[in-house]
Amino acid sequence: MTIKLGVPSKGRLMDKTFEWFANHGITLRQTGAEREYSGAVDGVDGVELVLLSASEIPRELAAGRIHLGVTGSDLVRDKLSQWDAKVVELARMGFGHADLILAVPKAWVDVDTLDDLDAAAAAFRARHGYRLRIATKYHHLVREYLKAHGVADYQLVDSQGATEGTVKNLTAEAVADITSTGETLRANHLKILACDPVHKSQATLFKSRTAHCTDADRAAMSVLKNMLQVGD
Ligand SMILES: Nc1ncnc2c1ncn2[C@@H]1O[C@H](COP(=O)(O)OP(=O)(O)OP(=O)(O)O)[C@@H](O)[C@H]1O
Ligand SMILES: O=P(O)(O)OC[C@H]1O[C@H](OP(=O)(O)OP(=O)(O)O)[C@H](O)[C@@H]1O
Repeated sequence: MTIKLGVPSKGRLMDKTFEWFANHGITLRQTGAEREYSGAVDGVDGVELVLLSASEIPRELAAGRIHLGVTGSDLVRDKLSQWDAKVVELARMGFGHADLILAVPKAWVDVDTLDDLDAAAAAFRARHGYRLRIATKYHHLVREYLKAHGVADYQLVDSQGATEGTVKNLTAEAVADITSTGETLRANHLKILACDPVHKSQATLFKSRTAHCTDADRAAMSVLKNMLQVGD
């Protein structure tokens, strides 16, 4: 057996994850062609690299199919109910920072806070006969947040990408999405509500609580954790 380490297979998180491990003396590398999803680990024995979609890493950790995984803290919290019973946060990695926020059209001059949104949602339902639509892929986190803040008169509509475009396309009135520079929101004439973000995300190294380990795996895990200077 080997320790399986799941890492995002492309994009912004993959490159920075490789850098982060390199800074700890461990080389992660893609083997084969640029888009081939196979990899290798140098610098520590008994660890295997598995390249996966960032959004699938939480599920693979929870199922115990990988022992360690790097992904956004937002994705783990959204995709795993009672996430901390299934995975342990070993290290916040200091990149991939993004805030999950709520945003409404800039033209809604009377809506700046969650209380305003609540009032606008009630008025919207009275006027249109259906609930104000909030487009998001973060269903679980957004529902919990709005419930905790007493906003009820809304419906979530699923958007797996280009979420800020849903308002212009008239498939939603508001959005809950990740932002880092704010450029996509500005370009789509949206403004962030003045309230705490739903979640402040960053790339995080997680350990599965369920993945099976042999004695050799436990030894490899211990060496790896020492090199990464993490404990759990
Ligand atoms: N603009 C951004 N800046 C920084 N981090 C971001 C940004 N957008 C998304 N992220 C973070 O990147 C992580 C992965 O998001 P992304 O949408 O790239 O993954 P994905 O859609 O699962 O990838 P894949 O297409 O492989 O399924 C999330 O944790 C998210 O918080
Ligand atoms: O604040 P900004 O720097 O403008 O970044 C925010 C955008 O980045 C992400 O989208 P991504 O690029 O992953 O594309 P997607 O919409 O297809 O998910 C996110 O969903 C926002 O749309």
